[in-house]
Amino acid sequence: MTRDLTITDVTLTPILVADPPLLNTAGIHQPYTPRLIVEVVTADGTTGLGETYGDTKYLELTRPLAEQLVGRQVSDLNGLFGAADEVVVDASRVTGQADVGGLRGVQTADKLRLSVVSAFEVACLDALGKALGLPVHALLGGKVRDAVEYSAYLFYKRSGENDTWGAALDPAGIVEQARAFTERYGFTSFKLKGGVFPPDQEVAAVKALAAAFPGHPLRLDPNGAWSVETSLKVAEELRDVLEYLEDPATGVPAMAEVAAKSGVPLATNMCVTTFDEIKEAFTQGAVQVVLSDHHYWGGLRNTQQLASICRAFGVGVSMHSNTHLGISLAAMTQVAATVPNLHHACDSHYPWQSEDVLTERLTFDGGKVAVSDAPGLGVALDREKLAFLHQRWLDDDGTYKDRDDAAAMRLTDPHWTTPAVPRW
Ligand SMILES: O=C([O-])C(=O)C[C@H](O)[C@@H](O)C(=O)[O-]
Ligand SMILES: [Mg+2]
Repeated sequence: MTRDLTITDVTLTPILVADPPLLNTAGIHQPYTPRLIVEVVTADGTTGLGETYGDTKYLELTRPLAEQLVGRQVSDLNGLFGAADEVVVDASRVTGQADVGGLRGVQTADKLRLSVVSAFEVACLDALGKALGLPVHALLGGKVRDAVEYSAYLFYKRSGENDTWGAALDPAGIVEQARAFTERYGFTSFKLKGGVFPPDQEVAAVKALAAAFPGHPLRLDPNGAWSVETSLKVAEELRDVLEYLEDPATGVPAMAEVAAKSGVPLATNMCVTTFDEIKEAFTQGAVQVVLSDHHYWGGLRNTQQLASICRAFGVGVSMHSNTHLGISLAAMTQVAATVPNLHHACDSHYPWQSEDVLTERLTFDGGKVAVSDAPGLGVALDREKLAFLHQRWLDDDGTYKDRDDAAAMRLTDPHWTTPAVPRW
């Protein structure tokens, strides 16, 4: 029987998801962060799920794109990207704008479009997989591993309401947090979000982790907050314990200088976040590992393309993560399963998210997420949970609809502004 996979409906549901008070160089996470859940429905009644950033500038691009999808085949992914190219981005959304204090790298109209289209691509792949009885990884060429490894994403943090983690503001607190991550999820590699305290305090925290977990892969990521000189000092202090240093300094020339002088591998989710940025960064030797974020790279197939380019240049590849729910974790896991040259544990914020829109949360076993062989992404939407989180979004007066870590910080530190870089 031939199935009718024409898209007949696209539903967009913005939500606000609880997030603990995690610190980064820009400020602190809001108590609620915006996400967007996309559902694509086909004529034969199959529904596909996708998820992406939910801030206003993304939401305003989703409606025109959704309208263009109705009547297309769910398998027409190339057509989907063509349609996304036509979506007009208001210049004020990109001119002189930094995304979340610059944490996500350059802000361009294309990147905004790709962050939106990625959710539609994932939803179409989910629907197509369900219709064909195939997992998404099969649509992407097949899995090369049965489980995908993730790292514990450690943060300096304050204590929050309904938060079982407690504060972590010094080396002992970070080690305690790392122990909780290993006990709860079995992670064996650790990334510390830095750029929060003066570098010597963060060096001490990484050394404390190295002493507590000898031989385990460690990373430190100050989101470009350091000068070249500071980066070189930190690299020298930590060279024997780091798997890589992530975005120590801002911009390709600074990263290239740190890489050349330190010899410590550098990873990035800031200076290479678009295909256009690859050539300069790779030819200058600025990065040794690119952390793909399938949202802003434009989906799962673009992530595979990025991985192929990295392989051609002898550059490693892994995955970046922002606050996200289970749909995105399932999508990350499906694509990561297909990338032969993925040799570093991927980042995921998921353990920090106490809420989800799925009937069953995804689980980490030994720090890994099993690659689902169920049709599509292998996840199911819990409509009550979705409605609850959407109602929170509707009830919000605008305070949390756009993630702003500096504004969240000002609630307790009224004079806070996003620090200029280099901060140290
Ligand atoms: O690896 C990274 O740079 C990030 O995950 C950026 C994020 O925005 C992270 O710093 C955060 O959520 O605080
Ligand atoms: Mg990073």
